[in-house]
Amino acid sequence: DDKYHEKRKQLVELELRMALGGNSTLNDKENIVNNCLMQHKFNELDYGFDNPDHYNLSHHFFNYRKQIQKSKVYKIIQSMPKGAVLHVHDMAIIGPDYFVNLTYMDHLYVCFGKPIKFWFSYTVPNTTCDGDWKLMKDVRKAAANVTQFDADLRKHFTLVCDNPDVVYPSIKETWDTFMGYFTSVFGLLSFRPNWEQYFYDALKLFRADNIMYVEVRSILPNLYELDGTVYDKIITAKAYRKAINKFLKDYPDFLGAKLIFAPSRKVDAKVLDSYIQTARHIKRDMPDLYAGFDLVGQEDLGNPLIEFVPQLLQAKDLNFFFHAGETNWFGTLTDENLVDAVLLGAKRIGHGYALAKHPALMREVIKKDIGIEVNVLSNAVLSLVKDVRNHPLNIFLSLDLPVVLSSDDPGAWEADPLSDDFYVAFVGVASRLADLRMLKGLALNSLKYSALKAEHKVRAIREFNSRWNDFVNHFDCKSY
Ligand SMILES: O=c1[nH]cnc2c1ncn2[C@@H]1O[C@H](CO)[C@@H](O)[C@H]1O
Ligand SMILES: [Zn+2]
Repeated sequence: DDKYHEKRKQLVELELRMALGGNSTLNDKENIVNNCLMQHKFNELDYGFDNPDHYNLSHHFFNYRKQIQKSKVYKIIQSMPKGAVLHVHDMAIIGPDYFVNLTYMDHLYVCFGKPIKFWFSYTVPNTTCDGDWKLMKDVRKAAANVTQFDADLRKHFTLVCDNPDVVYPSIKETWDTFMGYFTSVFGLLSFRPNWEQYFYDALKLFRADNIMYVEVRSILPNLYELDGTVYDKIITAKAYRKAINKFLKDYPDFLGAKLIFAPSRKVDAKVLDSYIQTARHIKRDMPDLYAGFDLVGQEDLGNPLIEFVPQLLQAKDLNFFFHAGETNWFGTLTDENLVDAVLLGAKRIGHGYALAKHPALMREVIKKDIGIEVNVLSNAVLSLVKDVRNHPLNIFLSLDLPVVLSSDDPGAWEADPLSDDFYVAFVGVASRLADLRMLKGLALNSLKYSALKAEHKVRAIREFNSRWNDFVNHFDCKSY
């Protein structure tokens, strides 16, 4: 009997040690933070366990999004240094109010098609739209109630709604709406002055969320001017470099940002070839900006990597960060994108949601030390998983896979740059017993698996540790 309990205890402890962060130890100050954190975490979870009908995290994110703000665990996570964001998309970082503001700019035209479109121009745009282009200023002036008009406009810049389970019955509806979102913001953002300002403002948001470094994925749209001038993608990359340099001048405590060129996977071999040329060009001319190459878009509907393998094998110098395994279709070519991502030498994998079904690939991921960029809220909003307790991240964490938490498109679902994802992963996905060591481990992973050059990485980790110590030393449980 005693022996049974001893064995049982050993197994429980063994698994906790095997998990991400489970082998690390906390100093005295960190233990004080941890006691506070875990007390609040237990309160929240045990309330949910006793009242499963009121457990927020089992419902749709849109239904509890605002209530997260009240959580003490959330507040601690928000004020904690979290390292880097390594998986986020160019046009979906800042929330909808930002776009409503942009619609007040001069020379903006609007077309109320499905989806709604915008374009800046001195004269009526010749951009295609199923409807008429009208001057935004005139349309707003004609509106009976401008507040209502702007509230209606705002709905085009977010996926958030009051009844998500009705509006989004399947992945088809979520992705259709999601693609509509990108079409709607495209004209607002690819206007050259706005592109630079948007990323500058996005960096501000990251910094405010206690993030010190960012790797952004971009399709690199061709930017345009009021007179109709259209630039090539190199100019878009340069706009990023300009925005980053300006930001670093204004906020020297920020570590920087890099670019992953991530165009659509729904293209033919010839177009892919032009993308590869562009990537080579950027890598050669802007080596400090360039981090790598990816292919994006709804994975089930795009081309599987296997179709491009001959071309991609010739382009391994580009550094791959492929989206792969963002699917529920086990055993399909989409699912097998994970195989190709591994074989093509990807430095990290975007999502890797389907990875838990592939034991040999998990072994490869460990052996090759490939970072898995997990985006829990994205997977929930984009219809892969309903109840986050079923997200495979819990398996990845238990196995201590090289996980990096990220937020994918936080602006499109009105989430924080990272804190909401961290909170949901920590409380909703990870073990009840996972503690501050896991949070610290996740933050450290985000730097370890970044594309920073070796010496910059060392510096980044040193800087993180110093900020972490500041956070721990100034921590006061009563202030949360
Ligand atoms: O979760 C994702 N998986 C795949 N592609 C995505 C995801 N989020 C955004 N994009 C893609 O990124 C482009 C903008 O940079 C969007 O057009 C969208 O297709
Ligand atoms: Zn993504």
